[in-house]
Amino acid sequence: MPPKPRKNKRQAESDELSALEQRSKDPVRSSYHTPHPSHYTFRTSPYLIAIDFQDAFATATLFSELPLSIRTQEGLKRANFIELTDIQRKAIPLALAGRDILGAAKTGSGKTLAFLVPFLVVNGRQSASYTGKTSQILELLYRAKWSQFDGLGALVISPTRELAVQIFEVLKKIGRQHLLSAGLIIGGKDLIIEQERVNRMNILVCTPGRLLQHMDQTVGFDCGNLQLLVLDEADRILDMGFEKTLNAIIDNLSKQRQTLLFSATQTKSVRDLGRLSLKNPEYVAVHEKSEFSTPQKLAQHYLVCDLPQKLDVLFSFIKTHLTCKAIVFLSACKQVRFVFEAFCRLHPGVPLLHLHGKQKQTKRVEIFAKFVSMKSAFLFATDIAARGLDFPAVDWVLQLDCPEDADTYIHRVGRTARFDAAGQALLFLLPSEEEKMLELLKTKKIPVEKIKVRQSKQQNVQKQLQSLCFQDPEIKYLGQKKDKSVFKVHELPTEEYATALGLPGTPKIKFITKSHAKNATRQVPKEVEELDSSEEVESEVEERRLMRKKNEINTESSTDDSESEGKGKGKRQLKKNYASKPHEDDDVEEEKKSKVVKPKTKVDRMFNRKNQDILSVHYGRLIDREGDKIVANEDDDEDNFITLKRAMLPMSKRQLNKTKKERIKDLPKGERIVFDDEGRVSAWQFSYVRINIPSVKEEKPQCQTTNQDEKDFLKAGDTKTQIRRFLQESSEAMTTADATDKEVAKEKRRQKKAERKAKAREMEGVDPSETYSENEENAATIQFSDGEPEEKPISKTKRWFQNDEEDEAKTRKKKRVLEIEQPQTLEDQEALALRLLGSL
Ligand SMILES: Nc1ncnc2c1ncn2[C@@H]1O[C@H](COP(=O)(O)OP(=O)(O)OP(=O)(O)O)[C@@H](O)[C@H]1O
Repeated sequence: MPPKPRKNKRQAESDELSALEQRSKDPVRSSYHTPHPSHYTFRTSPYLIAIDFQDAFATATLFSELPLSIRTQEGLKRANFIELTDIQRKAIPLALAGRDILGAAKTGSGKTLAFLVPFLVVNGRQSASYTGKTSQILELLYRAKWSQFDGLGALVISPTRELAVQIFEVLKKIGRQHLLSAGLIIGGKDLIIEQERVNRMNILVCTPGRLLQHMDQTVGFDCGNLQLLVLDEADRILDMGFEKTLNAIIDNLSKQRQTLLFSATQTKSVRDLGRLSLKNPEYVAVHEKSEFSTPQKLAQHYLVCDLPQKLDVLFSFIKTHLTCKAIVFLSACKQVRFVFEAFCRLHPGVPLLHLHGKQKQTKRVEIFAKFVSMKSAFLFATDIAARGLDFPAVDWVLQLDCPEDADTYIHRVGRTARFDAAGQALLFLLPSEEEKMLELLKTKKIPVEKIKVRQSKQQNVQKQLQSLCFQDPEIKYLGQKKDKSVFKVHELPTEEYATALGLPGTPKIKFITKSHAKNATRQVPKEVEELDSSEEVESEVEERRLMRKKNEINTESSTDDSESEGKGKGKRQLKKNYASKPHEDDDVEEEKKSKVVKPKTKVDRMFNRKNQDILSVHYGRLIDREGDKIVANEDDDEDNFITLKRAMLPMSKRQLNKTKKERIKDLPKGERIVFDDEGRVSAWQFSYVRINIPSVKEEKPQCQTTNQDEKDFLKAGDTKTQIRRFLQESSEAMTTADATDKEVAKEKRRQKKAERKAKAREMEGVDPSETYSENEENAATIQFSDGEPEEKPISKTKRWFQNDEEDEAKTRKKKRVLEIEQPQTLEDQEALALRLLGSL
């Protein structure tokens, strides 16, 4: 009998699953660690069983000690994941037990595997019947042999595309032994290709926007059967920015699912958890008892420097760390582009890269991969690179712009010192930011040390930047779109900073809008100038996120847990401090005064376009004329720049109902004023002075004169007589002038002819002076008639009905030519003479 490999394989799988089931029923006896007496009893309460599971594997150090299928074990081994990290040890057993989890662990501590491994077990038809409820689900999956026809079993949602790509790569690595289909759906990719395949996927890794798009647009895409939902960087996804999208997604998911939330800065807000319908979630936080909330091997520093010196310090840092791999965080896309473009031209001697949300997806992926593979490079980035991204071997994280809060700080610095590596972080603070930022960091248990910049080592690049801005308008433009700095924006030395960047004037800063000021704390002057860093979510969404941040500061949420309260405390403190600054109130007053209108005319719109900032001052001067006034526009809360609008005179209701074209039609036509050669008015007319687009009543006839007034003018007779007289005089003058002109032209022609003839005679050897007069006279008579050149008949093209004979006859008649033979004799000559006489 030949061996039956398939049957044997199936048998082996079945044996393995029974063994795992056995281990799950009696985790202690079948696991490799010392049992606790309580583990021997199988309890019916899912909660207690879950706790047992966590305890049962509390001392496990290797993945192989967990009840995982061989396929998953192999995948992990191949990817070189052998030992468990703290969060993995705690979270995986709980997840296997079917519990909803809130996982919080330091950056780089291995949270990705903590949610991917149980994920695979569930989807790998692991038959471990850990709990009543879970066993049913798992059993169901197992018995139903979960396949592409069962649809989507598990979903991972990530806030950024780059993070989704990274998670998907890890999933591919450890899940390659499984027969499940997994897909990545993120914005910026071909939707149609995704639509063709998405229905066949068992596991999806996605960004919220794209997932919702498929839920809305892809025929047959159904998530009703979903067993497991994972939110990576959950606090960011639960943030206001994603609220609407996430709510819509949740509505499409099965309520019976298991939900896992992971982040380095976890939310435990009851409101958020209620939204996700979490059931008795287990809070797994591995850094709770630790002294600090950032990795131990991360050395954190900050320096205080004035705004104009920031780029000098950064450039000096780069020049002294040429062999390092570093990420430099800035707060907006345009700042990233400005610093990148400018520093590239300064050739610091190390590769420079930049990553921000305004780049195309392909470009972003390319840069991401490039930076991963590089040994030394500086990456300038917005906060899209702040969360979750696992760039290997980053030595330094620099924050050129202060982060918007302590959580963002934690995520940014978390790009270095990952897993068990060491790393360094440096935060640039302005003198005005130091006190408050340090307070926030302290609240979050983040240890930072102050360092000082050695002035002797500092390079000055201000002059080079100035000349770059001078040479390259693009760089100047990028620099001018600056500035989104945090805290005390009014105290920023913007003039000096502009000079340092080589800009002709201070960059414009948009402040929080009036409505924002009302809703949020108007004391914290975080301007929302650019929402560029909100790459994959629309700017509108990002704005709402910022609004929420501000609201958080203002409103004390009774539902928030201790961590959120900590955040709230810090910000409330901030609010207090800012409240005590009188200048903030002045600004709100100023804002009220400077309410502006939307641009009206084409020119206005042109000058208000983004790139026209440079000209706006000049334009302001241009249109700052009498009759113009600043008009308040209640609707335009968004734009607080002052724009001037041409004043409109009052109009009747009927006038107002008419279109602009119709109103112009109604206006009387003006008449032409004719000036003579000396610039005097030779003919006068009445015309109407148009005052913008006024009502007809306002138009008054005025006499247009230049060198005489109306009375003097009327002395010479009434208007009509004067016109007639003028026309007659003009006509006579014209006739005389015409005759003179003709005479002159005739004379000129005569002279030319004479010259030509004289030249011809000279050539023939005759003295031109002797014969000129008589010959010239003859020639003139022959050549011209009435002094005008003889007109040559225009030869017409032959028409279809004319034949050649007719033509010839006509020509002969016209030419009056006598065709004769050459006379030979005297008689012939006499006959010819007679014929000629007869023809005359
Ligand atoms: N068990 C493990 N053994 C070896 N390396 C691991 C293990 N778990 C994770 N790592 C590695 O540690 C690094 C950080 O892991 P991961 O990206 O999951 O961290 P994280 O906690 O999600 O970080 P962040 O909060 O920044 O998102 C990765 O390079 C990963 O390959």
